[in-house]
Amino acid sequence: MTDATRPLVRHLTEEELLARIFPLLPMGPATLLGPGDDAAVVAAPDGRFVVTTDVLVEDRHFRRRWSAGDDVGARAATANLADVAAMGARPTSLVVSLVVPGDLPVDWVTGLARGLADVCGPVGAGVVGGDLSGGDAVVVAVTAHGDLEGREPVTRSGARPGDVLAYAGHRGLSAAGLALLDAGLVGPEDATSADPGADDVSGGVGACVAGYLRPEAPLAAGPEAARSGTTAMLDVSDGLLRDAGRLARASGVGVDIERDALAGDVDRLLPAARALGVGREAALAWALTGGEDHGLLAAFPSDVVLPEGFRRVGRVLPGPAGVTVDGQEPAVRGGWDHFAG
Ligand SMILES: Nc1ncnc2c1ncn2[C@@H]1O[C@H](COP(=O)(O)OP(=O)(O)OP(=O)(O)O)[C@@H](O)[C@H]1O
Ligand SMILES: Cc1ncc(C[n+]2csc(CCOP(=O)(O)O)c2C)c(N)n1
Ligand SMILES: [Mg+2]
Ligand SMILES: [Mg+2]
Ligand SMILES: [Mg+2]
Repeated sequence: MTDATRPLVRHLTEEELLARIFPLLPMGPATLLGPGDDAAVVAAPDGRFVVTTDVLVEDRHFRRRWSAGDDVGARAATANLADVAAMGARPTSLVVSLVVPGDLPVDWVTGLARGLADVCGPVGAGVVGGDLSGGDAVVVAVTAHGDLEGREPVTRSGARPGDVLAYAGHRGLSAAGLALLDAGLVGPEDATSADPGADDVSGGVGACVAGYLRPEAPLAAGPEAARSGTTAMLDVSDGLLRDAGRLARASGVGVDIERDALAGDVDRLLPAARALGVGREAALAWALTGGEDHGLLAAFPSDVVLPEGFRRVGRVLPGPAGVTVDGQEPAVRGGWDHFAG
């Protein structure tokens, strides 16, 4: 094969690239659940634990002119702890590898450590080590571990036709906040922790900016869902439709999202839409395809009372695997893919 005909990463989707990597990876005897879910499950002499990793890259996941060190630390922790929660596990410990350019202010790095502590401290997870290197851009790579507390891991593959599909967390706040920052309509100083439901336009916009800079993941809802008998779960990092598609494929089921179930989310995004001069359809697109809110999407048998934090957003149907909105092919496409989109 000549260089001109060698396929490039940008010619593949993330899933296609992973499908080429997975068969080459060794699985040791301690591998109870290998790659493909939100976290792996590894046997330990006295039990088992979950482990997952996610990286944040400057100008791909954050911009330094928007995100302070503490915002990036908090986000890096949240992105990883949401994957632990999505397995139904309680986070126990993280290690954090940092690539930083030499001209980065030291207080940006200490801020990052504070941001990690802001998220990990309250849930009792320790940051127990890491690594440092230099490089041209800031890269924050986190590995997180979690305790299943004796429960079975919740995978993406157990959803059954007839299950109710439920979601815990915000929808579209991060995407709306990114759009506002990108358009230069707001700056990071406009972030507020105000209730995103506030009618006040600035309050609504500020909540979106905060939702982008520091998404709040419903970490306790993961173990709670596991205790309630969820059949499948994942955290939504790349968009509701895209990640629902992953649950659908892993479980071999169809998933139907009910548009009305997202009406409250869309209302919350209207101030941002108005500021950007776009309408309700654009707000609905953020709710359906926006990434990085790190909420939890889970399937529950229909007789289960949804645990605190979860609300119904749809239902699980017999295969073929795929996602519909109110029974129709979604009008909006997308969700995040690092390569082919
Ligand atoms: N380079 C890699 N080598 C081995 N496994 C990988 C690699 N990259 C991803 N995986 C595995 O592929 C699966 C999907 O990864 P992905 O990063 O999409 O999941 P996620 O972390 O839940 O989502 P996101 O990164 O969007 O937050 C996971 O099980 C992950 O461990
Ligand atoms: C500056 C800037 N531009 C774009 C985005 C949007 N974005 C980047 S990665 C991603 C999906 C989750 O990432 P991963 O799959 O790596 O966990 C999304 C929605 C951003 N956050 N910052
Ligand atoms: Mg995940
Ligand atoms: Mg990942
Ligand atoms: Mg992703």
